[in-house]
Amino acid sequence: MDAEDWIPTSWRMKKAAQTVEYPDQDHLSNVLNKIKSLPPLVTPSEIERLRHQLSLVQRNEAFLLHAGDCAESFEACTQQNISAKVGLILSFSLILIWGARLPVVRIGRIAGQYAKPRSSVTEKVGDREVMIFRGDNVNGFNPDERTPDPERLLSAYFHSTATLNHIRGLLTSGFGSLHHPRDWSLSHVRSKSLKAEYEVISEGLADALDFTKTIGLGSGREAQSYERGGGRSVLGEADLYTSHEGLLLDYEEAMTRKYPIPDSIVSRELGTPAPEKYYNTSAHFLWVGDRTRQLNGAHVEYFRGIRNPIGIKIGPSMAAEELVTLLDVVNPGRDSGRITLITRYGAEKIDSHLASHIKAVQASGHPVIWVCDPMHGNTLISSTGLKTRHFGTIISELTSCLRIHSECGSRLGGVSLEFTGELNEEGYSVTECLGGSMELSEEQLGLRYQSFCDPRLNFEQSFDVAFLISNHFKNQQPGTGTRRKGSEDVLYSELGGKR
Ligand SMILES: O=C[C@H](O)[C@H](O)COP(=O)(O)O
Ligand SMILES: C=C(OP(=O)(O)O)C(=O)O
Ligand SMILES: [Mn+2]
Repeated sequence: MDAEDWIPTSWRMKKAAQTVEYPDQDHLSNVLNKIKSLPPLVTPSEIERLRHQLSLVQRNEAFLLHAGDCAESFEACTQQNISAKVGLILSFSLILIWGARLPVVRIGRIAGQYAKPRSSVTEKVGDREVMIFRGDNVNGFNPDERTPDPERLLSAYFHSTATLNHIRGLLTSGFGSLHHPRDWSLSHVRSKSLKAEYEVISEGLADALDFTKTIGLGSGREAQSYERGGGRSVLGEADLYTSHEGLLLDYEEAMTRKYPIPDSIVSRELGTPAPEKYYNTSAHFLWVGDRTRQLNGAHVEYFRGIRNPIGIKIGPSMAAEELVTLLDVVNPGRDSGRITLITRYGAEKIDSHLASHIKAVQASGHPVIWVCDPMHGNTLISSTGLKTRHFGTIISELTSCLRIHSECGSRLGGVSLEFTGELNEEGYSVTECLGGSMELSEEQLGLRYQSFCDPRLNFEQSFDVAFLISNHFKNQQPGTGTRRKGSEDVLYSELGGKR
């Protein structure tokens, strides 16, 4: 339930962290008025469908994959990039579905993931001190374009629209069909063994689909392709939801609209109006960052009022009691599927924090989905000065996370990753994170480092992670024989020396 005493502008009475100072306030108001008049990007029905699917994740009936760029850029909004990103999300989820035998709810960090919270306000470029890059919807990556420009908010709206339109097009035109899993990414995977492992899944899937057809199951409308009149779900044949960090509250407010709750959610007597709720129509799912989740701050105030399912990033600075108070504020009605806690402590720190967070939430009775973000607590600067993350450290946090959940009688409901299917002009993957089965070294980082903010896993490294998680869940299934190793090191040991 959203709060009765809440309106989309309530946050303006509170202090916002990570604020952007625009030199021309009238210009900002004009742009925001324009955005308010533009159509929504997503609909209440889609948002409610995601809430429902997340309630399944919360009840252990599905797994959540939240993944995509750290920061999307306007320049990377091309057919090739978007297709590669969607392809990677689909194939990653297929690997999980195959191993875990659980439906996967897919939420992309896509179609609006432009704003970045930063650790510093300024940076040194040569001998100049300039404002730090805050994301394409605030200022330019080029050091000469660092003054915040409100027009970028409008540009972000249109780039989000173009991205989403292409995703919707892809997914209603067979690209998202389980009948074509080879179309999603295989050509870009250069590792023979990863390719072979993926082939096993896609062939197994083709067989399974064939078999169900042969025995007369699934011959109804749901088994038909979209072109032959088959059904479609959110955005097309496969559900794929959009998300971004709800950082720029001016923009989020402008995209917040009041709508009746769709009829299928509330039953009402004929002639009585449906209750209305505030939906953020810029994305299906929004999250509040680790740097902006202050209990009494503007972001929490904004987030408590929207009907969308929300994520909350949690790092080592979160106190267990504060977490429970925060949950009371953003989910007083204790709705299932509303809150996803995305933990990101770092491989070294997870042992000191996660268990106490889980226990406090368990004691409070709040329904939450626990998701592991093994990226944001594990960033380091390489010897060549590039921001990077080590594949082994990422897996180490993920492994500890699985172990701690199991020790606490809890369950990891999903993962949140920064990855990309983006390729350079010759078709090679980016080189931003170290290690993985391709054993990317420090010297190779500079080859194709394309990220505007944090380092992302590339195609091959993402497949490595997908297979590790998938195998982990496969080994946990009843009837798959004894678990090969203690759950604490199942993932890590699979890496065999490839740290
Ligand atoms: O994506 C997350 C943050 O924006 C990012 O990690 C901050 O990076 P910084 O420490 O370089 O500002
Ligand atoms: C800013 C991010 O994360 P965090 O708030 O956890 O640092 C992010 O997910 O890109
Ligand atoms: Mn990031």
